[in-house]
Amino acid sequence: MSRMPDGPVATLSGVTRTYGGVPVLESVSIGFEPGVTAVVGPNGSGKSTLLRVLVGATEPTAGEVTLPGATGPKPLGYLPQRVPFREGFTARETLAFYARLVGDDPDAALKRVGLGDAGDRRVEALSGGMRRLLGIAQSVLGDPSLVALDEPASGLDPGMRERAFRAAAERADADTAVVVCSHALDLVDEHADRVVLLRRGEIAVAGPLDRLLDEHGAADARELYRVVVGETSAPARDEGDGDGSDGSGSDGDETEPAVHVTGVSDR
Ligand SMILES: Nc1ncnc2c1ncn2[C@@H]1O[C@H](COP(=O)(O)OP(=O)(O)OP(=O)(O)O)[C@@H](O)[C@H]1O
Repeated sequence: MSRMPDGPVATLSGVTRTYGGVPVLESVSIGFEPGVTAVVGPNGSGKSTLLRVLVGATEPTAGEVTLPGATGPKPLGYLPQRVPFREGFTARETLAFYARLVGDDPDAALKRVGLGDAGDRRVEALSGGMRRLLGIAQSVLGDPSLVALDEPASGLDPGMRERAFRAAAERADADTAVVVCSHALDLVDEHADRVVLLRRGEIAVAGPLDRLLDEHGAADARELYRVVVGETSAPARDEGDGDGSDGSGSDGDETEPAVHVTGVSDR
């Protein structure tokens, strides 16, 4: 857990996103402060869309994204649900390409996520879990102020999922907001400072995890989810399809996000 923040690194103000006229996100206003924020909610509640809008990979239909606290040559880092690495290159070569753009060290980046010994392996020969870790390493190159990770622990074994989440959470400091969408509520308990719970494209509850647990008389994130979403069962421990793959759901729109800065928010 990181120390409490001074102000948001990024904000969404009245963000709506529709597909075919159907709102997937509706009037979402939220500030993402330094520390770890977990975005949770049922399948299809709009978590990935929120992250994509946040990093500029998807344009909002209405509303505004601002990055009042983003600084440096690479303000945003993003791990999409499916990481599109170019085949034929090793893990080190892959990271070196991106690291050179932002003056970072690929070997240090590999070590950060526990892939220090896998640098010479080709990306296509990595397991789904290792790919995901490599994706996390890539997303945090250049020390971005806002790191958005879409299900970093999806489909990973217990050791890997903990490592993936920890590698992500460790990036959070007084100036860095890490936003993680995840079904892994045990890891949310362990690593998140704040939680945003989405329900049908709207924020059902949001705030510091401890406060939300208190307010809803919940013992943990799982119970909070159950109370708020009203489902008889919260998501399983593992957040993915459990087949060791790096997830699915590509819509072919997962390129390097555009930075979309519109000024300092007053939120
Ligand atoms: N590119 C798109 N075109 C059309 N519909 C889309 C697109 N992207 C998302 N949607 C729809 O928006 C809704 C929310 O999707 P999103 O992926 O944001 O949800 P999610 O909460 O991340 O779900 P999950 O937990 O299953 O990953 C879904 O109904 C989805 O079908």
